[in-house]
Amino acid sequence: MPRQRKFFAGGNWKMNGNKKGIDDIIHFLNADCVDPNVEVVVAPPAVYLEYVRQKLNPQIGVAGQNCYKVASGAFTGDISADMIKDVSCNWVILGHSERRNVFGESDKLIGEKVKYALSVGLNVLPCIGEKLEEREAGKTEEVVFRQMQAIIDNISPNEWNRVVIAYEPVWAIGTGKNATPEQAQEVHKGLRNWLSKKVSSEVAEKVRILYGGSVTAANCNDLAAKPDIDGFLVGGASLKKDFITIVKSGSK
Ligand SMILES: O=C(CO)COP(=O)(O)O
Repeated sequence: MPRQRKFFAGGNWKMNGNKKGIDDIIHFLNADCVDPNVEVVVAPPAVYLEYVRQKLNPQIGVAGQNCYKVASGAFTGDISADMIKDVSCNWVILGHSERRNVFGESDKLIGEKVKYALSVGLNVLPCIGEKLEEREAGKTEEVVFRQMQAIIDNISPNEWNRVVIAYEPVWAIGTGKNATPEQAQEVHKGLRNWLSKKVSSEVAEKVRILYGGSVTAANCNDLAAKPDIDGFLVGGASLKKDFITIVKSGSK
């Protein structure tokens, strides 16, 4: 069956890499990750955004991993959506679980960041996901719907075509323990139903929902086969050639 939505493969490099390592990644991305059926976007650390943008095939997108909620000012250590745009990058990841849980970002702040990044014209990749204790307490939907509410409140109807959602259960990130295809499908379907009620059936049908959390070359095909999994946000495996297999899983 053809896919309803264009497959999306995101590589979140997190705080990894140096110029030499990045050159190696760019080499295999340009050689093997350009696929008409798959939208590929990589997110290098902020200091390398421009370097990567200049060397990467223009068909591959480049994302910031985070940005603040205003254009400029006294916010030492941060970058703005305007700066990401200024170095010709079109995407930004917002509300990643490491921003939420290591750096203490709130739903409210993430919502404000989504609003601002969209207002300057970036495409945004807001992330949501429950912790292990929340899943075990049966609170997965309660948590992801709460996180999503703070996001959807900040998206205008005409901006939804610049939004791709990433569901990343915290317990699956960097642990080697991925959600099973069935677990991920269940949450993605629940999110789509919820979006249909809270936003519109059109948005629910069109918006891509990515899965993230220990995606590898070994498990990507089974995950990609699920109808509501429209792609991946990949951490560790996006630094390796395994990413090629992951990209291609969307082209089957
Ligand atoms: O956080 C992630 C992507 O944003 C997932 O990380 P891993 O693929 O390393 O588990």
